[in-house]
Amino acid sequence: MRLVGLTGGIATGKSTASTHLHTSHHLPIIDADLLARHVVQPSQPAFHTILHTFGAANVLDLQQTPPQLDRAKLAALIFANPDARKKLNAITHPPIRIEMLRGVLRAFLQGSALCVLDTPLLFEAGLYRVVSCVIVVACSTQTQLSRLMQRDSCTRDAAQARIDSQMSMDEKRARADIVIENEGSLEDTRAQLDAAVNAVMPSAWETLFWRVCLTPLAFVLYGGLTAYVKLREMMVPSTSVVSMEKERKEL
Ligand SMILES: CC(C)(COP(=O)(O)OP(=O)(O)OC[C@H]1O[C@@H](n2cnc3c(N)ncnc32)[C@H](O)[C@@H]1O)[C@@H](O)C(=O)NCCC(=O)NCCS
Ligand SMILES: Nc1ncnc2c1ncn2[C@@H]1O[C@H](COP(=O)(O)OP(=O)(O)OP(=O)(O)O)[C@@H](O)[C@H]1O
Repeated sequence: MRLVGLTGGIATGKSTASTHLHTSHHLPIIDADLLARHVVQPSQPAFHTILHTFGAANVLDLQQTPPQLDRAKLAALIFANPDARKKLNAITHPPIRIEMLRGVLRAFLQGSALCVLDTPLLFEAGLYRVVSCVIVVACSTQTQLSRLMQRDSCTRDAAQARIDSQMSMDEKRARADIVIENEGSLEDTRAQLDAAVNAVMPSAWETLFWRVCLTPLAFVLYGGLTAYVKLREMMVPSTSVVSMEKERKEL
């Protein structure tokens, strides 16, 4: 199986591209943004580390029972403050990587020839090293800014802060193996994606060779990682949720 990294800037069209790759080419997509949401659920260790690091009052949505992370509060905090962003990345990226690896192994064991790692921070987090090809979905800065403001109904300053927190599009373009220009119509973007899939799809022989060589190892690794994740979840003390509730009432 070949692992392809799909990246770009915020709101340049990664999800639009990965939806096409999934629906038209039936490729498994490992979506880092979705995994990032999963690892901060109250049942997960990272949730409690975030509360301890930033303070419950600064990051909780107190309207929900039990309280969940307030993503807007956390976003305001980390996109205005590089140190806070580094801290949040240090908490969330290790469990996200474990979930990504589990996803890749699952795709491999299911016999996929190509698996897509859809991740906005592929370069920033060093994940470009583990993929065999990097596809960058790009558009002009002006288009990126207006798509982001429109999609998230946010101000120009908030949108610009998110864009500035990432590697520049020029650098991402320069480091890409394939650039998808997502400036025009969706049909045009889809045609570029179809050509990219043709270019990176491995032969049936290559897929068979790696399946034969690596299936036992992949089984063991997948089982071990799954057991590790479940154990970590079991070690999240239930008292932690109770004390969070108490904290909520005191706030
Ligand atoms: C800060 C959070 C709570 C904001 O949540 P929100 O629902 O508003 O945004 P969402 O998660 O949908 O992300 C939207 C986009 O923001 C950008 N983004 C998110 N986190 C980061 C970050 N740490 N650094 C730079 N850009 C980021 C990405 O382009 C992403 O596609 C959330 O993004 C988060 O937990 N980020 C830390 C985990 C992370 O690095 N995620 C990125 C994928 S690995
Ligand atoms: N070719 C296009 N023409 C018009 N609108 C587009 C096009 N491509 C994407 N969009 C729109 O731009 C917005 C951002 O696209 P999308 O959500 O796919 O970006 P993203 O890179 O996945 O964003 P994020 O970094 O936040 O995950 C969406 O509202 C989407 O519908």
